[in-house]
Amino acid sequence: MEYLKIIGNKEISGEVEISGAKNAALPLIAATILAKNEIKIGNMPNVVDINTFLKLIDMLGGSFEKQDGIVKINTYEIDKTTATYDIVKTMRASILVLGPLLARFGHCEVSLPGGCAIGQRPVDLHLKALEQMGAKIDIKHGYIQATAPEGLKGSKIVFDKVTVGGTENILMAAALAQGTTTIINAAKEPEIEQLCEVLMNAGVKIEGLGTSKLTVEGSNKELLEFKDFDIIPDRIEAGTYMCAAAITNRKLKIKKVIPLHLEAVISKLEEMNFEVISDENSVTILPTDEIKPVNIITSEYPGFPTDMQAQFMALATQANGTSTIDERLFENRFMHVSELLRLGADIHLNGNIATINGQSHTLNGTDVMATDLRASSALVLAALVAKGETNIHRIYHLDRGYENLEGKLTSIGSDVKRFTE
Ligand SMILES: CC(=O)N[C@H]1[C@@H](OP(=O)(O)OP(=O)(O)OC[C@H]2O[C@@H](n3ccc(=O)[nH]c3=O)[C@H](O)[C@@H]2O)O[C@H](CO)[C@@H](O)[C@@H]1O
Ligand SMILES: C=C(OP(=O)(O)O)C(=O)O
Repeated sequence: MEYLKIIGNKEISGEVEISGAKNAALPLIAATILAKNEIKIGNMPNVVDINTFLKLIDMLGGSFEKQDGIVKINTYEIDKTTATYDIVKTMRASILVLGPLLARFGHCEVSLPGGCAIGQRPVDLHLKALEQMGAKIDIKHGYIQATAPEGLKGSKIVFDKVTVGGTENILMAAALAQGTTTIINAAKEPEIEQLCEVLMNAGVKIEGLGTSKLTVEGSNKELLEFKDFDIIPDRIEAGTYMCAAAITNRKLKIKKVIPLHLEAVISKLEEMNFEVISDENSVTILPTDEIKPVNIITSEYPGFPTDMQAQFMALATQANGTSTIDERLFENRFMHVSELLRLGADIHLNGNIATINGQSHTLNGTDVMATDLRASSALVLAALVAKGETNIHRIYHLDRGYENLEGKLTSIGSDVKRFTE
């Protein structure tokens, strides 16, 4: 297994370029199942989750070619409708094939994703909405068996909770359904907006872009003619590099971003006394004479993203005072706390609220274990300011979502190397 060795306290500076967003790319690859033509997608991040999703497309009978951030996908030949356990267990986002496969073929079988390190993560809202659209769903032998022999019918879906994946699945299903689907309490993440835009460019009529009420006119099973497109920048990768600058208290320019997507993160950095300068497609974070503590509550977009919570916890260890982080989306997204404690942080957990005492707590390098994707990046950030050497094990979590992390960090002056144990 591979691990990262980081020597802390190096002075980082310069510029770093952000890759395409994993969480935008995954549903967009799933959406290609609705296409009748080959689609060229640019700015595709080179991360393990994307390769896994492409493998799933291949297993279903589709094909793809990948070169230098450009992926050409052809799903016209898909002749299988089962997403098997061995692939779904490595990547929960595989559930995103459920809506498009069912809409196109009238049946499919997708392994239940099960829980994961950050929480239980049920898919009940996806299933209930598809049932409302006329699907019959059975759970047998750990698989969701969905059928819609008469095709999916447009319907009014009111999500009990805001769900990103649920909204994406229903948007894709609705695009090929018969009639109009209205999604109330839809997620508003930029990734949803890009999925809507790509579907609209393929001729699907969608109203309510960027709002919590989306109305979709279905094509009644007619496959769509997609246009080529580029994946939007990864706002979570960008936020992570902003935290790298903040935790080391150095100036860093983060390029190829959409600053509007980073507003909640920028606002919290400003509360922590950092100056952030935004222009059209970059943000620059400047050092401060005092890192102030912060109070964070995670929420749906445009609120503060749960996917940035762990990174801000690492940053809060360097603040001059006590910060709090209230995790409202996932019941178990604090696995990084015990590893940050091993580095010398002073953090107390009470239910879903973490209290982080910053100030006098110098972190000291040691061996730590990554437990999930963003927990891993929190450990990387902490290691950048820890005294001495930190070895981060189980970095396969990190590789799911960060393209060339050690290359990018090294290019701005960090000492980060990958080894095999
Ligand atoms: C690939 C991808 O884009 N992943 C993101 C997506 O995950 P994902 O789409 O899985 O997250 P959801 O928005 O669906 O989950 C939000 C909350 O709703 C709950 N829920 C969800 C569906 C359901 O059927 N029933 C239910 O109870 C979840 O357990 C969670 O507590 O949004 C999350 C919340 O911003 C991010 O942390 C993930 O990085
Ligand atoms: C939790 C994440 O991803 P996933 O939903 O694929 O597990 C993430 O990107 O932080």
